[in-house]
Amino acid sequence: MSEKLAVAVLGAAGRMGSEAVAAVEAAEDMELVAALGRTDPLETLVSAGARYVVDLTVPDSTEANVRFAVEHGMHAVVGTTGWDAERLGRLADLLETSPGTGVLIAPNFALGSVLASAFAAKAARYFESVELIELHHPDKVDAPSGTAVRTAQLIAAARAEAGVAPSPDATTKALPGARGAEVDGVHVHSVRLRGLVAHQEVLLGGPGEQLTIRHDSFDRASFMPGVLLGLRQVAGHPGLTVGLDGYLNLND
Ligand SMILES: NC(=O)C1=CN([C@@H]2O[C@H](COP(=O)(O)OP(=O)(O)OC[C@H]3O[C@@H](n4cnc5c(N)ncnc54)[C@H](OP(=O)(O)O)[C@@H]3O)[C@@H](O)[C@H]2O)C=CC1
Ligand SMILES: O=C(O)C1=N[C@H](C(=O)O)C[C@H](O)C1
Repeated sequence: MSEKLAVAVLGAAGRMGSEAVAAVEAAEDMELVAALGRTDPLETLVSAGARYVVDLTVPDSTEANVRFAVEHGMHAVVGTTGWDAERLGRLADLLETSPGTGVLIAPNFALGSVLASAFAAKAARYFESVELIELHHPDKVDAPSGTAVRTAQLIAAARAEAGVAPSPDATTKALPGARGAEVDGVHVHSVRLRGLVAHQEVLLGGPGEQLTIRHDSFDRASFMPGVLLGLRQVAGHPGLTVGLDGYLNLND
């Protein structure tokens, strides 16, 4: 077998990080060389010989973590949320100074979720109305979810390309928040409920009909095949890739 991928996990004690540690340890083609928490110095990545970094931390720390990885020539697979256009722009600029280094920013690693977002974007051009509901565990710090933001962006881009009018909405009187957040003109509603993991529904409405595209992650095991796929492919995709769909051939 060729040399194993030397992988470090950031956020290793977290809900996702601890799963990723176990998944990397179980992968025959990978070696876990470091598992870092919030108080561990990033320099440990260098002394441990990490070549690949998985970031599953918090929106406040992910940009600095990825910057450190890229500046040290390490490929990064990032599941942490909070990567808005400004942050992505800065990262793309940084990657130009490090040709050959790859970064994957994946709002969702679950293959079913990636497919559901792609299906929703495909369907969105054919329906008058579209709204999103994302449902998560109550320990999640951000709303809307990164997946919902990404799905709404894909839907909005598909509708703009097809020249579809904005979803009709006659609301003139509403309590604050009643219509959810708006992402690129798409309404997104966030539910936080004990017992949930990660779930999303895209509701598409036309005269006399509704199409619902729903995905459920019942367990964080659902994210691990995508994390491993990202690690195996990131070096072959230098520069910045947003969305695991960038590594899949969804048009086949
Ligand atoms: N892309 C995907 O498929 C998925 C993405 N996510 C995203 O991943 C992120 C993590 O989620 P989750 O595991 O549920 O969150 P957790 O809060 O369980 O885990 C985050 C971990 O990161 C640690 N941490 C905080 N700052 C740093 C730092 N600077 N360096 C290293 N570790 C740090 C925290 O430590 P401490 O507790 O000590 O502060 C904690 O252990 C979120 O942004 C979430 O939205 C989640 C699921 C799937
Ligand atoms: O915090 C979570 O749990 C999740 N975060 C990601 C997101 O914000 O989309 C991915 C998944 O939804 C789980």
